[in-house]
Amino acid sequence: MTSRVKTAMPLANWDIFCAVVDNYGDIGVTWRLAKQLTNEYPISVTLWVDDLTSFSHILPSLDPELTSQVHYGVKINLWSHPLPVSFNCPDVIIEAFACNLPDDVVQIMYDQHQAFKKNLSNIKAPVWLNLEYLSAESWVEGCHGLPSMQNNGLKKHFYFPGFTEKTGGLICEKGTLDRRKVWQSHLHYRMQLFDKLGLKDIASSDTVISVFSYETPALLALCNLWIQSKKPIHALIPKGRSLNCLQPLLPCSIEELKPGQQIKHGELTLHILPMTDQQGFDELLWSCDFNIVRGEDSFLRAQWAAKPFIWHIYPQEDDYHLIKLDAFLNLYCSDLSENTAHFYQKLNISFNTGNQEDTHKAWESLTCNMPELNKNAKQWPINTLNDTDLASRLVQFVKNS
Ligand SMILES: Cc1cn([C@H]2C[C@H](O)[C@@H](COP(=O)(O)OP(=O)(O)O[C@H]3O[C@@H](C)[C@H](O)[C@@H](O)[C@H]3O)O2)c(=O)[nH]c1=O
Repeated sequence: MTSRVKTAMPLANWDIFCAVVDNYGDIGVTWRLAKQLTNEYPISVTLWVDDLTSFSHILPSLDPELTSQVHYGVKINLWSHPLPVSFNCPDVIIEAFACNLPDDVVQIMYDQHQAFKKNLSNIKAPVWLNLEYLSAESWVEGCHGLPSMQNNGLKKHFYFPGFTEKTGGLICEKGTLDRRKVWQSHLHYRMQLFDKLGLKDIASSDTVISVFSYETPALLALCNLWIQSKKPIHALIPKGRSLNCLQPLLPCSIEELKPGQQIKHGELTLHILPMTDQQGFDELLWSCDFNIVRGEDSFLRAQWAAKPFIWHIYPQEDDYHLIKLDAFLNLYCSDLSENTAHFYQKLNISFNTGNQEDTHKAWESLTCNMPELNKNAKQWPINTLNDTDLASRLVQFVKNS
């Protein structure tokens, strides 16, 4: 029998598989993670994506016609059936959001596992992880890291992002909070960005609100309220789903709107935004006084922006998303006064349920609590990250597997 030389696994090659369900969230999260692992660790990442056209909206330099290309040091391969580029078994394989790896990939992993078991090779099967959606619910702690034995003898682990120490953490690149702090301490960065985005007539004392939501009548209620504000308000809205519920305020169809276009009603100016890359989107959130965000990735980035925000959570069957929203709000509001917490929760819940009257009332009630909300928003990222982001916990998890 040949003796097996056990070498320490270098764990240097990681593959991430991402299926774009709809919107930009799945690709948004995996793209951030791929970039961060490449930049901050001696890891070479290949990201397999089944919809390069959607991806190109948040990575404008991507060519959707190419089956393989490199951006920011990450190899990006088209995931079609069969795979158009050969698959080399990596050290770590991540299937994002239970996207189900291709059968031939699983077969290659299985073959490697068998060869190792039979002493024909000293290379183990890759560490196989399923990266789950983010939730602040308490059950996440109990499920994070659990193994799941597959029928073919391979082992897959569930990796749950989360807000507490016993979860997989939150994606946040090293230095993000410092970069944001510098940005926010120099007003000219904000004004330069608005200029670059083609946004005109925004005075430095005006209130600026970014809007990246799904459809909800509550957004129209807020806009109608902002129209009657005592000082100018600018709502910055990319061409997309938020606009579907603002049709009564638009001069033309959504298709005809152009980035840079302004629509003025009373004290409110709606600005149509161009889509930017993720760095540009972060800078936008850092530059606004208030952000309306959605899904998973923009929701986290609004937290790192240290500004108050509304979270329009991705709707799920049987209103399950409202339970997830509630779990997050309970954490986020734990250091707020009872009054501010009450109206902030009401604002988020009524925005998500589309209750116009409650959204209107909650916004008005919060106006004088904004300093407290701002203070909480500044402290929240520091407390929540507690020096351990998702990538560093993930690398540690893999090393211990
Ligand atoms: C507006 C804008 C967004 N973005 C990026 C930021 C994020 O990475 C991404 C948007 O992703 P999210 O905020 O998560 O929202 P989303 O609604 O696009 O994605 C959703 O997709 C569903 C399938 C998932 O189940 C949800 O959990 C959620 O992730 O787009 C840019 O890079 N530039 C832009 O100009």
